[in-house]
Amino acid sequence: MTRLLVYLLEDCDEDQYLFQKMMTSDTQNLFSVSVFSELNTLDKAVQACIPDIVVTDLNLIESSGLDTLLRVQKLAPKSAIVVLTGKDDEDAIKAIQLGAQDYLIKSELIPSLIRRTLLFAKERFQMNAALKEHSLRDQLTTLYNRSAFDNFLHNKIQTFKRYGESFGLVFADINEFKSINDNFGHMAGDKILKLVADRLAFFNRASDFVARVGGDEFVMILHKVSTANELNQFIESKQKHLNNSYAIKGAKGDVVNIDVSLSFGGAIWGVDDVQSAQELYALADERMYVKKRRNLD
Ligand SMILES: Nc1nc2c(ncn2[C@@H]2O[C@H](COP(=O)(O)OP(=O)(O)OP(=O)(O)O)[C@@H](O)[C@H]2O)c(=O)[nH]1
Repeated sequence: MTRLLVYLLEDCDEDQYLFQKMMTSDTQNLFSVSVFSELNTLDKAVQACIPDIVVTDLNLIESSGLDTLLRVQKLAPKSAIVVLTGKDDEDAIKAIQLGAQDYLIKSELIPSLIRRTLLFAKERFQMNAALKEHSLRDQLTTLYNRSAFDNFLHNKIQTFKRYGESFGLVFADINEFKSINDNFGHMAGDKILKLVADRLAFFNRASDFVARVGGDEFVMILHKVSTANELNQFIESKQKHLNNSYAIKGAKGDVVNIDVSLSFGGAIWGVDDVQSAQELYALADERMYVKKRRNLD
């Protein structure tokens, strides 16, 4: 079993020594520990190699109490966090409420307790991360869901406010999807939704974001798009790859070919005259509907 990487953030020499002594006497040799006295050296180490667990004292010279925890969480979002505290006080409980996986009391440290606490903290962190990821996914297609999209869009708008990075939002809706369900059955409809989702995700840059936001409705957020021309080129290439005949297995094991087409509409944050996420979404949706009416007329 590979050893778990543990970073200890502690600026008191005695406490550093005590913790390391406990860890090295751990007979199972489960952990590899590196010690840091300051947040910025911890930050550099995390960027170089993400630890499984960060054990942090809350009261450092440069930061105190729960503020330390929030800063550690920000710089090590992919690591379990265990708080090292002087006493079993309110801060330790609040740390758990704020998302730390567990806490250790300095005066009660013994190797077996540390071992158990760190191993459980890692398991708990991984389970929570899996649950969180699951809650952001659409179960049928495994694309992101509406709630993940709302968060992502919110963050993109915040990034624009800080760095001025415009981005595109593209709305896509399958044409007359109801008739696919009606003619070929709901299961066939599900298969088409999955195939469309796969193609939408496959023909994207890895950095772009794709979500299913309704029955047959999808959205994509495209990084660093700033002109209508770029947006249109993207939509044209999507149309080319998606508007097609899809072969699926029918109820009797036969192959059924189903013609599928989608209508697309897009808008650009930072270029189009919109002031909120809702307005951007509504504009892309409206443009998609204009195209849909034209396609279906
Ligand atoms: N198979 C399947 N059908 C779904 C799912 N979710 C929603 N639907 C169906 O998708 C259909 C969407 O119908 P409409 O909103 O009328 O859209 P449409 O038929 O594509 O019509 P236009 O948008 O005008 O082209 C409805 O019949 C829903 O029952 C799903 O998860 N699986």
